[in-house]
Amino acid sequence: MFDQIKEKYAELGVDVERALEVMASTPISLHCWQGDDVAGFESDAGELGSGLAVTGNYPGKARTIDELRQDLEQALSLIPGNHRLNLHAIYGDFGGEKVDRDEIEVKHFQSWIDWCKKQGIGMDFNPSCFSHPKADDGLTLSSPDEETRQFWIKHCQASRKIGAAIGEQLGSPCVTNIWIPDGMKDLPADRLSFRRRLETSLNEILSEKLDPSHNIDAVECKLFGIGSESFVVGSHEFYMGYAQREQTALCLDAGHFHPTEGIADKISSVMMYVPELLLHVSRGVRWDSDHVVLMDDQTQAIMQELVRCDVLDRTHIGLDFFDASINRIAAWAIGTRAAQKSLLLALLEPAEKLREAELAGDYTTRLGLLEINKALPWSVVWEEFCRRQGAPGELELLGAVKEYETAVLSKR
Ligand SMILES: C[C@H](O)[C@H](O)[C@@H](O)C(=O)CO
Ligand SMILES: [Mn+2]
Repeated sequence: MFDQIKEKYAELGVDVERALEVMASTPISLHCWQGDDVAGFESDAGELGSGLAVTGNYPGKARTIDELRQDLEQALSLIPGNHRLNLHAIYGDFGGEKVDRDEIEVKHFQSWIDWCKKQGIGMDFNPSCFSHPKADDGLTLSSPDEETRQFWIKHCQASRKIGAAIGEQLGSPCVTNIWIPDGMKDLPADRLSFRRRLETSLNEILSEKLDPSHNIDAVECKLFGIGSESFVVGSHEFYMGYAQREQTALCLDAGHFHPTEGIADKISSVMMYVPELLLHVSRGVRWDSDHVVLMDDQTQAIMQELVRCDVLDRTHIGLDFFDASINRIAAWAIGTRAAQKSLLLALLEPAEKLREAELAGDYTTRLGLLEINKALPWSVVWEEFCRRQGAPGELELLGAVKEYETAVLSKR
């Protein structure tokens, strides 16, 4: 069946084997925070804050580093291909010690690096500028309080050093992504001063030159959050300008814009001006709710743009969702596989024919081809990809999830 379908695609000029090669060499960075509802392992961890919220209380959440690693290993076994781990700083291996954010060092993350090495995967990193008493007023790198601002600068500087060590030890650059919650519930009187302070802080953080083959800096914008409805210091325009000027990677989170504003259309523009893109593939439902990614129009449009613009080699695909109302391993597997299926569908597009039709002004053929493509049996190619990569096919997935739930999660 697969061979027949390959021929069908070839009739449209699509090289299925090439698509499978690209799939196999496109890692997705699995966010650790889906595994424990963004709690982390700090000895004095407080409530989740800074506009981040997780709803649900599905049993079996990871409570320790070992449990989180065990769950990640299970999730990785359910996802075809070779992927990465995306770790937030609050997930350090602190051994029960109180280590404040400005004191984190490579040694606190060494066991994660070793674990990634053992899994044969790369690793990405994030300073955690939230859920901390020094972020309680909603301000970190843009704070007018100099002590607070310096504290978060030190945390981000330390995070970059950890990122560089991760990249060096694993032989694959670590994307270190800075997201800060800074903003205001109500109308600010002086937006500019907050943005100037953020710029100054970022300049200080990035002033140390690190080997780009070890560490890639990224900055992530947001339109609004809970408690920052009227003003977010790190807006899209702010970071677009900053990333372009400083030639850092730009992070686009699919949930960080107006509820009806997609990020797909931004890709062709931003890639003209920034060297690299980090994606936080997410699904906002009415707000930045971080629902599990689906193979929906938004996700498909994002992947289409990466393929059509030929920017996969300059893009780091990460995920950002956290749902505690369902099995957390299923959330990782379903969300990551949805992103992958969307990528596969994009790779199976009759790209040449679509372009030819567009150039010739034949928009009827262009529209028709897009619909024909959806009707082709792409799922047979997906099943073949899962089979070759030793991952369960679609019909096996939930069984594997349930088995692990019974054997492991239900005993926690
Ligand atoms: C944990 C957060 O989701 C993450 O750091 C950030 O990327 C974000 O999207 C905040 O809304
Ligand atoms: Mn994000």
